Amino acid sequence: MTATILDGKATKNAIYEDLRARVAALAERGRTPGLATVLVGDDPGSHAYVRGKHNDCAKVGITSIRRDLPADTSQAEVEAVLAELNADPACTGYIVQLPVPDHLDAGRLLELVDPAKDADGLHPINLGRLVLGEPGPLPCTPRGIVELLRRYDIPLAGANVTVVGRGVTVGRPLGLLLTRRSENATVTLCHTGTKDLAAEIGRADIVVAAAGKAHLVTADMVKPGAVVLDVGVTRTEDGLAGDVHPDVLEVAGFLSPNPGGIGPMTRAMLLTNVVEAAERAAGTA
Ligand SMILES: Nc1nc(=O)c2c([nH]1)NC[C@@H]1CN(c3ccc(C(=O)N[C@@H](CCC(=O)O)C(=O)O)cc3)C=[N+]21
Repeated sequence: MTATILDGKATKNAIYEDLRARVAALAERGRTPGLATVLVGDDPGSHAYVRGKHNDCAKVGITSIRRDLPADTSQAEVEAVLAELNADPACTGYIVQLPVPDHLDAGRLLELVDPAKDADGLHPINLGRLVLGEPGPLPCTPRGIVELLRRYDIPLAGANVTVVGRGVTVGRPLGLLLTRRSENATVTLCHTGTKDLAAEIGRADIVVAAAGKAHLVTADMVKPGAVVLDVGVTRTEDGLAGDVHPDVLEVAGFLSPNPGGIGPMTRAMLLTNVVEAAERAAGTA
């Protein structure tokens, strides 16, 4: 048996068809959305991701604004750029690309983003809204995971979902999203302190691997027919490696690969957050 591939790239393109029309409607009213990225330093991976986001903006008609800053930019200088973006009406949403260099206080930067322009859904106020079940922008990767499953008609209600990784951008908010009444999944959140990872993965209907550890999830751990989402990625000597071992393809019922899975969905949800915020601001949502 070979798993059915959950194609994040094709799904992203389908989402962009819909967004293109919504952006055109906003543009007609003089409300073209604008996404800005703040990128500090010269990490090649981060540059590639940011490039992808701007290419996507061009595809759907969103104005893109780039603020690329040298690696030695001071905390005060980055904060000044955020203040500018908060005040700029052409920028309706923006992100601070993570990770930032060590001398910067990432938490402080995320707090300075205007919550109404928080395209990543990572401002403490918006994370608080998620905890409280109030409307607001949702973190892009968790939202992309839920959206990909929905579009493939994979049911979440009552499903046992094992999430591996408790990071602030994926694991933790994903647990919150999946346990809302509207999703109604039962979530086990695993991390480095988990006693028996293989057992937690083995009883899951859906496994989300987001630990950033190459080939952490192996075929022997996965229940035959389970849905497996490979979210983590690591640079190794042999190139990029996902958190899921390639052999899992033979055991799983559905597999979201890396690349080609949740990465493109993350970008699609970033643009969706920007369009939704612009619609809210224009009073059309
Ligand atoms: N503030 C912030 N927000 C983020 O959303 C954010 C971040 N920082 N820092 C880094 C991670 C990583 N991330 C990815 C997005 C898309 C792909 C993606 O589209 N990957 C393609 C392959 C690469 C490509 O085609 O360029 C794929 O998986 O098929 C990957 C990784 C967002 N992140």
